[in-house]
Amino acid sequence: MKMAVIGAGKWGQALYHAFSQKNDVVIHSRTPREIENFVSLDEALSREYQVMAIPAQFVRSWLEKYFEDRGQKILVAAKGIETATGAFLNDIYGEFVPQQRLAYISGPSFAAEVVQSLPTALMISSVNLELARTFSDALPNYIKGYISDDIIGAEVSGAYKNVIAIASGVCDGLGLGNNARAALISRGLVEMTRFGEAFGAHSETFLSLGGAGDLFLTASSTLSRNYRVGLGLAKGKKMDEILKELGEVAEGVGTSKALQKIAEKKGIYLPIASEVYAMIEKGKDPRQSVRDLLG
Ligand SMILES: NC(=O)C1=CN([C@@H]2O[C@H](COP(=O)(O)OP(=O)(O)OC[C@H]3O[C@@H](n4cnc5c(N)ncnc54)[C@H](OP(=O)(O)O)[C@@H]3O)[C@@H](O)[C@H]2O)C=CC1
Ligand SMILES: O=C(CO)COP(=O)(O)O
Repeated sequence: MKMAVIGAGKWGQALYHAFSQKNDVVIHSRTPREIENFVSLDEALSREYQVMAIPAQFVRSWLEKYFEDRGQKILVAAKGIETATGAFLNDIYGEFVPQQRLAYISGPSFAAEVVQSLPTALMISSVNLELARTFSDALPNYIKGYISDDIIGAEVSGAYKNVIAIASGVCDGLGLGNNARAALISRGLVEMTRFGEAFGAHSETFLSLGGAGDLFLTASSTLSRNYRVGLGLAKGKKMDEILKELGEVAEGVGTSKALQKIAEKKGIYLPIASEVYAMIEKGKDPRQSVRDLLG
């Protein structure tokens, strides 16, 4: 297949590496990079299949400024909920392209391991299962693809797990132990399922690769940027210092703000997400958050 990856951050470059195993792939990003097959925006948009690895909080502005609908089929690779509006990525991309031409990739996948061609399993979700299968078949032999039609469940789980990962980093940063982390992750899974069901997601999706799989991975490893945000919060660091040190996107920060807005508006009980929001936005003492969660 003729493909283009747009967004040459860690994940875009990892997906470029992966899809290049079996396909003719080019890559584009706002900032030019010394990457083989780095092309102009026009060349990238001319490709029939696009992989969009632009971070969630920048998707709308990028589409409004640069996107031209030339009938492309699009695989959305970001994980997050838009802070300003509470919109999911399928809402935003759906304003520009019919859902029949949109698919969403999710699941346990650190870019650092995908670029090493280490074994990985991912979910590709779409209302158009034939399109999901097309993208799955384009994956390299070291990535096993699973298909789903639950785009809401896939999106919610991919976004929400980043917020639970922040909480898990706080837990480990405070040295609360393995029992505490296991309890937090388990209750986090319940919480994200509750949230997803409020939007019509299928509960079983949260036990899939994109749900429990990605949650377990991200909430248990310093490879996760979101987990490292939690470590920083536990050490009493301020958010601007944490993000400067990180130097990369941590989608859970913006998503936690979006979740707080949605929870207040729809009256959904999100105890862990609301404590993450309080630590990030209000500088709440992580130890007090733990006490409140145990209360
Ligand atoms: N890293 C990982 O392991 C994984 C990440 N993801 C998801 O992929 C998405 C991208 O993350 P990742 O690549 O890791 O992030 P990075 O921080 O590595 O890169 C983000 C990239 O976004 C681009 N960018 C920044 N600001 C803007 C903007 N205003 N408009 C358009 N592009 C912008 C930058 O490229 P430029 O300056 O060229 O525009 C930058 O390189 C996130 O949603 C993340 O959750 C999913 C699975 C794994
Ligand atoms: O989504 C990811 C792994 O599946 C990457 O997680 P982080 O964004 O926390 O690094």
